[in-house]
Amino acid sequence: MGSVGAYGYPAAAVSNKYGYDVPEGVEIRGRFDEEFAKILSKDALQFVAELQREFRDQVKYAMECRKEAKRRYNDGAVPGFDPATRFIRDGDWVCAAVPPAVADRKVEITGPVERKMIINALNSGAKVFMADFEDALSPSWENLMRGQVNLKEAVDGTISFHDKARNRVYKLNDQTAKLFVRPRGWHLPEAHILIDGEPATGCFVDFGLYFYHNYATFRRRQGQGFGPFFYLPKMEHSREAKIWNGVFERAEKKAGIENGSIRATVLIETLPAVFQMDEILYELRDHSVGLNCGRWDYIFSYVKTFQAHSDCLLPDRVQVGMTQHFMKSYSDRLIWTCHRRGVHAMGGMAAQIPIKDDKLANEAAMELVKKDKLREVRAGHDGTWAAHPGLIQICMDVFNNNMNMGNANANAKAANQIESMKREDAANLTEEDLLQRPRGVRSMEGLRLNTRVGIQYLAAWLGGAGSVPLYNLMEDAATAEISRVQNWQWLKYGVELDGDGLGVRVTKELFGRVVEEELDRILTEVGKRNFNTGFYKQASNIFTRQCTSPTLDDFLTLDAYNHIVQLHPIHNKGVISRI
Ligand SMILES: CC(=O)SCCNC(=O)CCNC(=O)[C@H](O)C(C)(C)COP(=O)(O)OP(=O)(O)OC[C@H]1O[C@@H](n2cnc3c(N)ncnc32)[C@H](O)[C@@H]1OP(=O)(O)O
Ligand SMILES: O=CC(=O)O
Ligand SMILES: [Mg+2]
Repeated sequence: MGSVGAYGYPAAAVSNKYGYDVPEGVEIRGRFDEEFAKILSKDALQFVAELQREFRDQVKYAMECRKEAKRRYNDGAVPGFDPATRFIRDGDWVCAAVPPAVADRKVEITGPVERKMIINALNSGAKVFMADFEDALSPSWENLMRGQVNLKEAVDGTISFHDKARNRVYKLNDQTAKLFVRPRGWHLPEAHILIDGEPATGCFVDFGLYFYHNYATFRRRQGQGFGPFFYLPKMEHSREAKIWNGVFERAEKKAGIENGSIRATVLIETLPAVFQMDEILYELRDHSVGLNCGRWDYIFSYVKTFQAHSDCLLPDRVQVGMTQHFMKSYSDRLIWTCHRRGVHAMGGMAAQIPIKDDKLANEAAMELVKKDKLREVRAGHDGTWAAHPGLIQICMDVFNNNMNMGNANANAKAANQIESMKREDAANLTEEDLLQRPRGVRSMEGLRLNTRVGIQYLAAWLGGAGSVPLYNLMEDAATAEISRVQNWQWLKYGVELDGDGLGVRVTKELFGRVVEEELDRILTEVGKRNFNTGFYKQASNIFTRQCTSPTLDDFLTLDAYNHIVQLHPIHNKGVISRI
């Protein structure tokens, strides 16, 4: 990472040669690049600054409310339905009609905003591509800005990539997936852009720059008059959805396009949010295209929410699947809620990816994907996520062949199941159903796998890769969070590893040994050269500190972000450096 300057620390002694042309009150502290400067135009930055100024107090308040809720949960409270918003849950309202361009979302591919992957994803045959600034992206200045450049070319239809080593040129097909963009969550700052002396809110940068440069072309080329389309991550309460709704209205006004043009799918991926699904849709009712089961962050959030509840300890990560009662209840209630309100109920990500060098293992992995997707389509989901182009056809076949089956009145060729799979039975799911502790056992191998995966993921993230294949599974920020918080929880409560008959308790000493042994194993697996040039030691230090910390860090990536920030002296035109 060279001249890493931690966020808030003195900047590296490298200057921006030309400088960004910035509006009043905006400072850019990221490296200057002529391509980035086209994205960081004065007008686009002005728009981001307007969003920041108009909504920053609401964001700060929402983050304070998260802290307050955490205090209550840590004092023994549990999340539940809010009596004050019963009228919304009981009310007979629906969201705005689904835009025709995205009526059919049977399979959505996801991936970071990396050039080759964007082209591959758009060409993959999936109905939608969710381009990710979030779980799948390490939010370095380079990744974020290159991501914006890539997305602009993708929307313009001009994006290409030349793989010189393979002498292969990548271009877009005539028919491509519809683009959704997922900005970062509310909690992540953008340290390279200061607005009125404060780091910008990361998602205002992601949303603002993308919207500003692409809304007109997107609506013409992709959205059939609607759009752009977004995925919104990691919200905990409808007040956070209300802020997004305000942001969308502000953007529509600025662009002079009709209210309701922008559409977004909210990921229900925190435990508190499952009790707010109606309220979230209600706040976004003019801008909604549904909800999605963000299963991995949801599991992470279960541990985080119950961090002070010694009776809510998780079994091994591999045992917390969608058939656990609390996960099934969450997915069923999400389907009922979305279909009642006239929008898509999207499924989630199976973590399996194709296994290239082992036919039998690959077949077994693909069977697991099929089974997961079959469960989703039968439950009533309107579409699902795939992590890899090699999974699109498998998922598509399952959805095409099973959607609306067993419903004599439904059209088997329909684009979705919004009208045909109402799932009224899920209306009766209770708070107890949604909170029920997952069943299973804990094992030494579970502790080891968490550690091995957590360290390797973090090493990749520090090196710039936000999603990686590890042990034949897709790992990203959400799955790595589970490894981290599960280790933290087991250490805090000194749990007994009851799954392997050894009766060992998890202590700091045991964990210290496991870290050392797993680092040795990683060294053997990746080789000395990769180990020495990678960020494994740094990752191990961060991961170990977080797992053994007396209080649980809210996010793995908040601390780790300090290590990827690279500040440069400010040479913005018209702005005097304050560093
Ligand atoms: C919990 C959540 O939030 S889920 C959503 C966030 N997570 C993600 O989006 C993860 C998306 N998936 C990925 O990033 C990747 O599939 C990985 C990192 C897991 C594996 O990637 P690789 O190691 O490159 O896989 P592999 O070598 O099999 O790739 C084969 C080809 O498919 C492409 N590919 C793999 N995954 C994707 C993808 N998601 N989108 C587009 N192209 C992809 C590769 O670029 C490669 O292309 P090429 O043959 O033209 O060179
Ligand atoms: O973002 C998706 C998840 O599962 O987390
Ligand atoms: Mg997530």
